[in-house]
Amino acid sequence: MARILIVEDERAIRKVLRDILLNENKSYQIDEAENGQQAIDMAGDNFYDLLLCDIKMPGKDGVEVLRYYREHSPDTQVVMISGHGDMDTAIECIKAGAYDYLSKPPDLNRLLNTVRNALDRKNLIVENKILKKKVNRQYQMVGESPALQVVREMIDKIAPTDARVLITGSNGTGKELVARQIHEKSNRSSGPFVEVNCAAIPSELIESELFGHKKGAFTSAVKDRKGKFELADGGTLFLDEIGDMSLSAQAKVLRALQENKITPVGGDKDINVDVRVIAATNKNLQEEIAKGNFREDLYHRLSVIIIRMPTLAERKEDIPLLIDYFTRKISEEQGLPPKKFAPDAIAHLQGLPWTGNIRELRNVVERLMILGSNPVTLDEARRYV
Ligand SMILES: Nc1ncnc2c1ncn2[C@@H]1O[C@H](COP(=O)(O)OP(=O)(O)OP(=O)(O)O)[C@@H](O)[C@H]1O
Repeated sequence: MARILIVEDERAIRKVLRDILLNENKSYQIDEAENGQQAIDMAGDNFYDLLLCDIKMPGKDGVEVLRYYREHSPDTQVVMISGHGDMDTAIECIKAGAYDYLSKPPDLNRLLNTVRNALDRKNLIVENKILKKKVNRQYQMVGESPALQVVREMIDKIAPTDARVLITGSNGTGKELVARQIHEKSNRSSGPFVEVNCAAIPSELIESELFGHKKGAFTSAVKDRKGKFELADGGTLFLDEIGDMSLSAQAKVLRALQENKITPVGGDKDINVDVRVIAATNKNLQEEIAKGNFREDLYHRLSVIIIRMPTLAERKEDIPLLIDYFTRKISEEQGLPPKKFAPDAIAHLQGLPWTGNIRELRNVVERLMILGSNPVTLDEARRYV
């Protein structure tokens, strides 16, 4: 059910527009305003899906109404209605954020098409927002401990910059989560976030994976393929497990970082890329450098900013919050009944070593939600962990 506001000082035109729209779709909820001030008074926070707004009106005109709605009800689509002589203003209105304009008297087909398209657009915007919220919720970082607070503050400071970041820490401490948050909070957030797990790709394939290849570069290269650097253009490239990358691939990555250019395998032309690189590792790279497994020059290129992820054992005070978060999330995702944990069961879990960190805690919560009673008891927490 779409909500439409017709803003027009001539009663006859309001009636024509209303009749046409209702004839098209009886479920449209249509309100009318006879001047600009009234339209502004009627604006709720994205209450209307669409405004059909006359440009010339006594008192506050359509341009002022448009400005007000852009600022206070930004999802509402505004279609201007222009009479003779205000064509230039109509075009200005498009630049100022109006969806489209219609000339008076409006052509029936054009009016209906414009209304349909504007309403589709409004729906898309809303769907997009919901999706974004869902994604953000998926990558929520839970915890109030001082150790996590330090990480949060770092993220807020570095996200808006293009500085390269190296995230270190044991498995399951949330390194990928941090990389995603940096991307989401950066001005590259509308660009892609591309992840490469350097440990999972065989060393002979990593160059083609990162830089792409040209058809015929090797036996299985049957067509040109873009690499991850190119796919991440305008966004963020997350090189996970960078400590497991072969030395020859490291040399190529170094060049890409130095020159912001890559060459596909089997190609002879460089491609410019605009990519922010975030790397993560659970290895001690200083030790890897000493052993000759990691290039020191690459380390310095990657580690402009270093974020060290605390282990879960270093932030045990977050465990109750994490348990609560995971129970709600798992019950939502898997349709399991929501469960509480008895205080002594939580205290017991807080005392465990958690070598697998947050990933391990999540698994344990899931296991106890399936196997335990409600609330999960101390005995069950002992038995199943
Ligand atoms: N602070 C947190 N709040 C909520 N969930 C978290 C938090 N930290 C990590 N997680 C969750 O724990 C799991 C492991 O996190 P993530 O994959 O980011 O860790 P990682 O350090 O990159 O692990 P690995 O080194 O094994 O790749 C994920 O499901 C992630 O969503």
